[in-house]
This record gives sequence, structure tokens and C-alpha cells, in this order.
Amino acid sequence: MCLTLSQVTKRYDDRTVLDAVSFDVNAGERVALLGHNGAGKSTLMKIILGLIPANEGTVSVLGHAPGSIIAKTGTAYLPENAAFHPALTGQEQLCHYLRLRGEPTKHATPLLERVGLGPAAKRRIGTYSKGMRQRVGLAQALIGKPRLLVLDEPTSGLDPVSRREFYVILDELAAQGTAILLSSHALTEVEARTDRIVILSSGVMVANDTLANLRRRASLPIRLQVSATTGNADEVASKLSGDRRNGVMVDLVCNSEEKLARLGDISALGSLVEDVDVIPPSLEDIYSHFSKGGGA
Ligand SMILES: Nc1ncnc2c1ncn2[C@@H]1O[C@H](COP(=O)(O)OP(=O)(O)OP(=O)(O)O)[C@@H](O)[C@H]1O
Repeated sequence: MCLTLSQVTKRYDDRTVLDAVSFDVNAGERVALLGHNGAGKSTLMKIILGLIPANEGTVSVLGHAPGSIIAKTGTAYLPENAAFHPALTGQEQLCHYLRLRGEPTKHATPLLERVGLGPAAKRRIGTYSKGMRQRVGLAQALIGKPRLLVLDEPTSGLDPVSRREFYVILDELAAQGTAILLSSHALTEVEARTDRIVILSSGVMVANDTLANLRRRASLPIRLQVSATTGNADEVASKLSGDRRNGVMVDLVCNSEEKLARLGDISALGSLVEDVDVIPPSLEDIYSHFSKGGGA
């Protein structure tokens, strides 16, 4: 186990901002930490990094206390807006970090190449886009091959292509055994890119499961979007008791137990139907369900 949190509680004055939070992150696992503003995500990350203490509970980072030498050496952190010196080139900045960590500066080039910054290595960071600066942050986080990577909103402000590329790198790291804990507000992107989702709501952990299991537990309605063949939308809508959305589409809503039977009804309509799309509840729907106490 790379990270274990057990009953972690944090109070500021009399206010409890984390309330008995417990979860693990295994080697090679990508876990998303979701929560509204002020839910306690950054506080939890600071505790994991050993920057602030918890009031109660225990945290084990790579089998050691947060902030201990072994925990610090094996953990990398990427803050939301990593700041770099604009006058330095990517290469110079990374060499600087390598020296601070007592690592050979010859590692700068492979690290920059790893995050796709090879061609820009000799350009000043002041000329980099936000996505490129985030990659410098990621390259810095990869120094010393961390076993646990903690990322605070790593893709905020990145365009979809940069986000995808960023996650490809995370996927490679996870495949090599790095445990990844990342916070995000971008729900749809973590949907496909993480193995497990932890949801914090006002400091309370309201969910900790795979998306598939959260879907099942929330048992939110599934939408079936039926495309009727030309001129048959009214008949399809009436036979399926669905809602005609436009000239060809008919919407049905059902729960997961009814899904197969409804698909059977649709298929029994034969040539009246052109196609059907099954639309499961989105992560936003699930997130909203659990944040409102639906998991209790
Ligand atoms: N040093 C502090 N002193 C007092 N209260 C604090 C302190 N740091 C954080 N808090 C409070 O703790 C709660 C959790 O804050 P935290 O920054 O962990 O939330 P977050 O989930 O990271 O939010 P965001 O998504 O906005 O970054 C908030 O109510 C915040 O005001």
C-alpha cells in the first residue's frame, strides 16, 4: 500500500474541515479526489505531504509517517499553479531542481522528453503556454521516480488536447507502479482516467469506490435514446411510451434492472427503429447524488 489514511480528522479552531477520512491508494492505482470548493481536498493533500498535522487519525505514506525522509523522498507533489522562473529555460529550471535533489543534471533531458518538452527544452519558460508550464511541473515531480504522486488540480486551465496528453503520461506512470492521487473539478475527464473515486463533502468522505460501483449504488436513471426510421418517430414514441425529442429521436428513462427489458421492447419494433444509444448517468450526476448525501 502506498498511501493509507485512517480516520484522519483536521480542525481549524473549532471547525472540523476533515472528519474521520479513511482510504488507501495502492501501487499503480489512479485515485481521483473530488469535492466542491472548501471540501477539504487541499487540506488532505497537505497532511499527506507532511506540511500540516492531522488532529486525529493516522496517515502512512510508503509505510512511513508523512514528512519523514522516506515518505518525502518517495512522494512527488504538483500544485495547481506551479510557478517557475520565466527567465530560465525548461532545461535550466529542471537542472536546478535536480541539483536541489542531489541528482545528476543529465537527467533533465530524458525527463523533459518524457513530458513532451524535448523540443522546447532550450526556450525560456516565460514563452511557454500554461500546458507547457504544467509539464515542467510534471517533469519536476518525476525526479527521483516517485512511488506516490500527489497532484492538485493538475489539468485546470489546460485545453482538451493538453489534458489528454497529460493523462497519457499519468497512465504510463501508473502502469509502472506509481500510485496517483489527484484532485479535480473536471469530472468528465477523471471519469475515463481514474480507477477509483473518492468524494469529499464538507470534510466527510461520502464515496470511495470505482465509478462502476458508484453508478450501481446510486442507481440513477439510465437514458435510452432511440432513433426512429424516417416518419416513424410518433409511432415509436407511442409504442414505447417515450418522449419524442425531435423528428427522429425518442427518449426513454429506466433503471438498470429494467434496461434489458426496455432494449427488448425497442428491438421488437424492428424496422421502425434505426438505432439506440444507452446513456448511463454521468459522473456529474453521480457526484451530485453522493455530495448531497445520497451515499449515506
Ligand atoms: N489555514 C487555515 N485556517 C483556517 N481554515 C482553513 C485553513 N486552510 C483551509 N481552511 C478551511 O478548510 C476548509 C477546507 O479547505 P481546502 O482548501 O482543503 O478545500 P479544497 O477542497 O481544497 O477547496 P478548493 O477546491 O477550493 O481548493 C475550508 O473551509 C477552508 O476555509
